[in-house]
Amino acid sequence: ERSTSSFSYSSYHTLEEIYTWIDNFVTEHSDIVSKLQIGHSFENRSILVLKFSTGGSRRPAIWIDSGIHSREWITHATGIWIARKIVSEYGKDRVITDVLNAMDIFLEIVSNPDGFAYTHSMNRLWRKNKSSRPGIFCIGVDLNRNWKSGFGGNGSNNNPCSETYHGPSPQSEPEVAAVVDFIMSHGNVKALISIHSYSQMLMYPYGHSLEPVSNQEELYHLAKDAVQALYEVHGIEYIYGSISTTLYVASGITVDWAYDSGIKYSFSFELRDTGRYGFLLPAAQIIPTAQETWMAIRTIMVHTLHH
Ligand SMILES: O=C(NO)N[C@H](Cc1ccccc1)C(=O)O
Ligand SMILES: [Zn+2]
Repeated sequence: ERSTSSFSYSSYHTLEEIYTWIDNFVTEHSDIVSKLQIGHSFENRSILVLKFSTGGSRRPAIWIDSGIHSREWITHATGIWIARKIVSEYGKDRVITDVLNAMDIFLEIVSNPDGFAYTHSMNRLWRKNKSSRPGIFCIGVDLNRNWKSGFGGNGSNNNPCSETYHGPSPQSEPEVAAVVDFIMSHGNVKALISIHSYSQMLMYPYGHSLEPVSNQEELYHLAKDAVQALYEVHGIEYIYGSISTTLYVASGITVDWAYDSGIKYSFSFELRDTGRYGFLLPAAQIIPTAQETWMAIRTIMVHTLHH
């Protein structure tokens, strides 16, 4: 009796339940999945990454993270569902089998564990991490503003009480530093997908400036194809484009750092919905959201494999 078979993929879970699921999932799929600890959060929780690999050493890789903003619970739930989908599709779906026979996939489901625990205990709508510093009486840094590329620019705030506080310096936050260190030491990450909610958008760099990235045409058409694949599942419509032109200017964000670090296929998702429920998306929408998001991610993966 697989203990993950008692896990409800159509429910939201606590940090402890997710970390227990991770251990059981790795045990049950040890032929293809392993658990890495890439660091510790400010409050000293483990930062965990699932590695999906069918062999080789330091193969080209795809990085996926969810939960960098702790209130966006649909993103952790989607990450968990995607983990199970990857292992169930390997050997069945030609695309995923080809991807995993040539590349590794890294999946960081809870990228902000302190904030996530806090959304369960004290404040459901908490966004930032939980770092504190002497003499500063507001808590937390926006982990989507703490990256080096464009750090401190427009669309980030140097007020510690702001929801988009960028922190004292780039990668000042352990949750960001751990990912930077991991990806830089790996040195062969070809695509990065950072999952947020909500607004139903698929975006690519830059956020910190209006200038188009060098492969803008390619990213535009890939986003178009990914959004079409998503739409065909449940008829959900996404908009797509560069962050600064589609949404607003935002500086120090994950995908800008990834792109400037050489990861030419960097995307940020904003999952369901468009505001009716927002961050409080009903659990009944977890699986439909994950199913459609998977088809978009699969499109990005296969493009990365072939380019
Ligand atoms: O917070 C969210 N969504 O949860 N997104 C907005 C916009 C965004 C999304 C993706 C990348 C950069 C910027 C943010 O201010 O961070
Ligand atoms: Zn977010």
